[in-house]
Amino acid sequence: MAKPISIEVWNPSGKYRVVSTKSMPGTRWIRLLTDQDCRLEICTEKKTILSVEDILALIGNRCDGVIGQLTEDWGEVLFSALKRAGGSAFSNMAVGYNNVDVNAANKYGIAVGNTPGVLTETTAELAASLSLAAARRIVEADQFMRAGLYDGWLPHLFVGNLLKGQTVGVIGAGRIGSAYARMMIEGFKMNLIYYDLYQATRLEKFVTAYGQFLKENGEPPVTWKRAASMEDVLREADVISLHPVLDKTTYHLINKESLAIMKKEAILVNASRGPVIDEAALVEHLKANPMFRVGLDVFEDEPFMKPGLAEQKNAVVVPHIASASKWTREGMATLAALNVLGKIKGYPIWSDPNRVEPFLDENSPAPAACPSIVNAKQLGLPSSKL
Ligand SMILES: NC(=O)c1ccc[n+]([C@@H]2O[C@H](COP(=O)([O-])OP(=O)(O)OC[C@H]3O[C@@H](n4cnc5c(N)ncnc54)[C@H](O)[C@@H]3O)[C@@H](O)[C@H]2O)c1
Ligand SMILES: O=C(O)[C@H](O)CO
Repeated sequence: MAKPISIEVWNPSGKYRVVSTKSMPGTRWIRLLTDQDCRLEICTEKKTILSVEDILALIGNRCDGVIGQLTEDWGEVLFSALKRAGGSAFSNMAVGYNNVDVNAANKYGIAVGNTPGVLTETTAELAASLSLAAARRIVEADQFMRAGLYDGWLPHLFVGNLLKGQTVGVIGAGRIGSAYARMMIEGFKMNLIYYDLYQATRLEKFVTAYGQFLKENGEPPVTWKRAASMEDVLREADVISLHPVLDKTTYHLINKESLAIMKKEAILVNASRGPVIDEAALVEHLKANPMFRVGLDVFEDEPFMKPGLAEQKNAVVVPHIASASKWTREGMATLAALNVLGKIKGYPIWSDPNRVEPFLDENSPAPAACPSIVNAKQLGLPSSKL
């Protein structure tokens, strides 16, 4: 028998039972569920990562839908249990859903939601912060200062890299990769080289127009190039930021061989998923190339770092906080709750998952639609006319 698990209950007499495996920021998501006849149970267990057994206990014998987290393993066991409990909806509170076996969800007719649109700029801003922190050695310099080692200005003290006029490389120029590219181009007048399976037409148009603007104002124009291969980006760029989805094609995309073709003084940033980089190979590369610097938000074996990484001064490391702005996290909670609620209520699927403002507007009721269901087509769910 599953062990008991601690929960907090909202609207105990609600008709639909919805479980959230974590407390989430804000209260609007709670109101949206309880106002629409949901009994909401929020797991209050102290441990950060819940096991499959913990979540089985939360699902219990009757459950209409679950809001879950990217740290959880949503596969055959959980989707079959949710189906047996009468459920039809699951939503990750995240845009990435590499922790979800969508085929298993399809098998049991469970809708899988995610939360694009609300975290694009926030995540890109953190990638830009890591780029700057690595380029200008902010963390090393901060530690030096706090250790009381500063005894006066010196010409060689913490010399780093100038970004202006250098080349920024983006691998995976989707929503976040494109937003990051724009920040680096507009903010620091960098040239762009990118690699993606698809053409980033809007990004290309933006760089062309901005380059034209600079030229008309007597400044050197910025330029863009779509690379034929990822290797071209690695060879040419001074700062490279990784923004692809994690799947079989991107696992260990950056490995010993690809690191070896990057410039010795390049900066590598990862705010996508840890396994996109072979982290053990990266540690060796950082040791051998002290001028090569990285900014990492994600790690191969989260919450752990590979041995040796923490000791490298040329690495800036933060704990998977790229989407952690108040507005974004509250928005993610709202979108995840509305995905589950919408499916339970039989609402259609919002036609453009990137147009999320109508769901986030506090002053008007949320549209009667599921904001983003990744397997809508496979389940034959209808599209909203709104
Ligand atoms: N660190 C964080 O907190 C955080 C926050 C948000 C998103 N993410 C991660 O970022 C990822 C990207 O999010 P997004 O909203 O920009 O998604 P997106 O789907 O808009 O963009 C992903 C891009 O990767 C490209 N791609 C896929 N396979 C590729 C390959 N083999 N080589 C090159 N490009 C490839 C796609 O064509 C697409 O353009 C998410 O899947 C998630 O894993 C992390
Ligand atoms: O995929 C995501 O959304 C992130 O990793 C958390 O914001």
